[in-house]
Amino acid sequence: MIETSVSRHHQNFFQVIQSYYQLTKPRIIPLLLITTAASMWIASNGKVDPVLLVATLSGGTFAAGAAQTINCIYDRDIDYDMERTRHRPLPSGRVQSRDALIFALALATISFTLLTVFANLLSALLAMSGIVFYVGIYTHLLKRHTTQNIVIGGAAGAIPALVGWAACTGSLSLPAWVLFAIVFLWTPPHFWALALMIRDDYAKVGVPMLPVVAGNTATTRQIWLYTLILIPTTLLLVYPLNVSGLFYAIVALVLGSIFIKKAWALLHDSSNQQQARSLFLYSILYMMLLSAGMMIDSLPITQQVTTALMALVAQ
Ligand code: HEM
Ligand SMILES: CC(C)=CCC/C(C)=C/CC/C(C)=C/COP(=O)(O)OP(=O)(O)O
Repeated sequence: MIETSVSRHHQNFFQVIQSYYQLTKPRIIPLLLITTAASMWIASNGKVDPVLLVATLSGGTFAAGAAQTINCIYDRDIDYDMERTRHRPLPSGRVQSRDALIFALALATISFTLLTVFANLLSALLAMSGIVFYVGIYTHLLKRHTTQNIVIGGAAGAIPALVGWAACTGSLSLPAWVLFAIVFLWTPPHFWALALMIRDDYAKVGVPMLPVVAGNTATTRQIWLYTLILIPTTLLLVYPLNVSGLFYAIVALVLGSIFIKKAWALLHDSSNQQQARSLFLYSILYMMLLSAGMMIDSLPITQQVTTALMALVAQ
């Protein structure tokens, strides 16, 4: 606490900027943007308007920053008690809650304006609903009360894919909902793999994360189930939806096989921290590469090459 009062009064300009930046939990945002971008590429058949792209990704960044900042305000009590989070700007006293709230409202306003002006109202409303869902449903209603917190709450993290689709088309068609489902089903393996490693931290503050309440075996079983549903879901874009082609199909199958292999290994050695860590890190790489696969697949050049290749094989 001594550190708290000292640090609040002795921050230079750069440190203040840095504190506000940290409130947005910036390390997670790039992956949210990659899923948004992948959605935009598929929605516009590989030909995304650059202005719309920059505006939508900026709007998404500001919305995610606002959501994370409000989450930081709400969770400042437990963040102070957990090793991993106690150096965040609020629990360490570098930023006050009131200032953080003003910052979050400013970010949300900028996001809403950017998306409404450069994209459309639907994408702006979706981004705002992402903030409301993450804060109201996940952080407030679920996080401290149920082991299913991140399953339902994970829907917030899947909203950026909808924002991207809406920004390009002004509507939400079936492929958009499949993209939503991909991120939604990916979230439990992503988070529970991590939760297996930092179980004790959550136990200490009474957050009922699945490994804390149900144990490692039950958690790895759930991870396995979600992985098994996730991989076929990624292929729905190829069949029956036909919005992605051969290149993406191969990428999704290869990446999916590795995911299944790692989840299987963890299932049979559920207390192995190394295995859990490996799956967690892979989950991030997986989502990056899968999204990159979607984008490359949607490019006109890729479509031409695969069509030519298939014609050759068919001869
Ligand atoms: C309710 C859903 C989710 C929960 C509870 C969750 C939780 C976490 C936690 C606790 C970390 C560790 C961060 C740290 O060390 O401070 C993490 C890391 C990460 N998460 Fe998630 N996550 C969720 C969904 C997502 C989604 C939807 C994405 C993006 C599509 C995402 C992307 C990432 C990335 C990129 C990292 C690594 C950040 C780093 O380099 O430290 N997460 N997640
Ligand atoms: C369109 C839009 C604005 C979407 C917002 C989506 C969003 C911010 C998703 C973030 C998901 C996430 C990383 C949760 C961290 O959980 P936690 O708060 O339990 O993590 P912690 O234990 O590190 O605090």
